[in-house]
Amino acid sequence: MMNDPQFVEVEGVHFSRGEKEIFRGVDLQIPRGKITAIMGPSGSGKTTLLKLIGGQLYPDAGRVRIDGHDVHRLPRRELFRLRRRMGMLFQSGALFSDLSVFENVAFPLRVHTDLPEAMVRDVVLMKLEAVGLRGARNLMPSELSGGMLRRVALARAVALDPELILYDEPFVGQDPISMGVLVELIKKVNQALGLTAVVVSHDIKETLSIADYVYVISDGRVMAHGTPANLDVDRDPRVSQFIHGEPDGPVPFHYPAPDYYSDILDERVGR
Ligand SMILES: Nc1ncnc2c1ncn2[C@@H]1O[C@H](COP(=O)(O)OP(=O)(O)OP(=O)(O)O)[C@@H](O)[C@H]1O
Repeated sequence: MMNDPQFVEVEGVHFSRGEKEIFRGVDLQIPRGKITAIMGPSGSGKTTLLKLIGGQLYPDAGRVRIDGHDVHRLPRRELFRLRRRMGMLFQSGALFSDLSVFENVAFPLRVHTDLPEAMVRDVVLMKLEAVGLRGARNLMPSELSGGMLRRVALARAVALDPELILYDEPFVGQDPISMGVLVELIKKVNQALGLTAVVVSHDIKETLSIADYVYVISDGRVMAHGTPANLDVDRDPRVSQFIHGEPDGPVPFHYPAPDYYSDILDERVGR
């Protein structure tokens, strides 16, 4: 297992929410030590896929293996143990507003380890140094910019030295400068820690600049995959529409909706 070049394997995953079929057979492989991007139109299920990988959601069919373990067949204890090997940086993963920067990063160490205080301090300072915020350790989250908050969250996500890190929209809402800082940081942290990373993002240019490999999902399946260079020259119009950010093309912009005209009429008659 240790020698398997794939750290995460998703095989034939099907997943629905009520009537809505989100995945109808997704297969993908996340190689060890690399940055893999998962891209796709809004609502295509990228966040859902991360939750399936993290074991927060269960597939209707198919399986997800992490380092050889079938995530959804693990007993609870084993799943928790596996989760400790994963860091997650979710869009909603805000810092604790009543804890200082230092205590936010220390939090997972205090919950999951029995490290003595001196060691907690060393680890926290090391992680904060890695994101360039050692000097900000006594500040409260309300005193930080959006980009700094994201960097503290990154330090916290790697506090327990995960082997796998899942990033959900790490660049969202950032100005171009802090976006650039985050891009560099994700790359640097990945190289320094030898992490396996999965990045879900809408920010095509930034994501392609750090990804070793890219999967584009659409319509419940993998629509294309390859290195950023391969995808850049892909002639499939759906792929090129997506990669080059063209608003009009084969992939619809609208979420499926009833006909606009009848929708408006319905509203008038009070439905
Ligand atoms: N808790 C939920 N209950 C019901 N449906 C949900 C829930 N979360 C997401 N969905 C639906 O599942 C589909 C996939 O959502 P998901 O958030 O995974 O997409 P996404 O590709 O990450 O989208 P975006 O890029 O817009 O964030 C969407 O149609 C969404 O409406």
